[in-house]
Amino acid sequence: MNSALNPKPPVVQIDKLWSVFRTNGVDALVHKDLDLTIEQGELLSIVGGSGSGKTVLLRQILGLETPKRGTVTVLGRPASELGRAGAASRVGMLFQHGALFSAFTVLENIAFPLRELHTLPDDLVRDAAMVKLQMVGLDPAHANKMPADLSGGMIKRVALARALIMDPPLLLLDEPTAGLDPDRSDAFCTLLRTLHRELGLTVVMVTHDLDTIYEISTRVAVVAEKRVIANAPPKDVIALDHPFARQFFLGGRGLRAMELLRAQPDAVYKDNP
Ligand SMILES: Nc1ncnc2c1ncn2[C@@H]1O[C@H](COP(=O)(O)OP(=O)(O)OP(=O)(O)O)[C@@H](O)[C@H]1O
Repeated sequence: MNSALNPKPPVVQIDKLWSVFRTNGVDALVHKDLDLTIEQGELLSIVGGSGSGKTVLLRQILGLETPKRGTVTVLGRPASELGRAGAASRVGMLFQHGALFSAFTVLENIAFPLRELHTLPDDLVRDAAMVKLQMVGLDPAHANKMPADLSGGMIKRVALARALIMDPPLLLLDEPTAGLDPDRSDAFCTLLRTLHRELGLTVVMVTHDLDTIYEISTRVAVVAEKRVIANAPPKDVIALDHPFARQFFLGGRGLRAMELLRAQPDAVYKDNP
């Protein structure tokens, strides 16, 4: 590739990926020849049916799974190298069931990845964690609370602050708004959109939440038939002639979400951009 013509290489480049799990001597093929390119600054939503391999795809990007075939390149290096110390400075991850450490305070939870590196004195680690606490919209008064004293929305925000503690350029989120009521879900989306814009982050999230998709995604990748069958702006993906896309985007829930979003002046999704 000519770097003079393309000064910003993709943040994630997946080529011909095969993901296979062997259970009781039987191989289950989850991805077959899956290609996906994620450019810098995108806010990409990954959608697909249950069991289609969305979480496995995030785990491949994180280097937590080993491709059977194909390559996964993240920030110019094989994803398998991310497992090494300092990975949190390259990719932040908010797991779907990523609980906080119940015996640690909010601030200790946020500081954990940085403290583990043993490279900074305690007071600097603490200051960095306080900055992130406020960055995710939480009052400093919450710093010494225990996770059991927090609401669901606050727990997500603390987990997000922990994922961002080392200023990674790439943030992965698995179902970030699952389990939140509509108001908290909206507030979390607004926060994500602000962080994406102000920190210049590349964000990749798995979600089933159509409001979130229309409100903040710059692109939507559809996983079906063991590969990415579309990777395009929301307005193009909803027109996809595929059974999953028709059911997901044009079913009752999908049409309601679209109507609501049409009424919002600052939504990313528009019929006529
Ligand atoms: N460690 C594993 N061992 C065996 N099979 C696995 C493993 N991890 C995932 N799978 C299988 O891979 C398939 C894809 O799983 P994945 O969790 O990525 O689906 P998903 O698209 O995220 O689904 P959902 O929307 O329901 O969360 C499933 O059939 C799952 O059972």
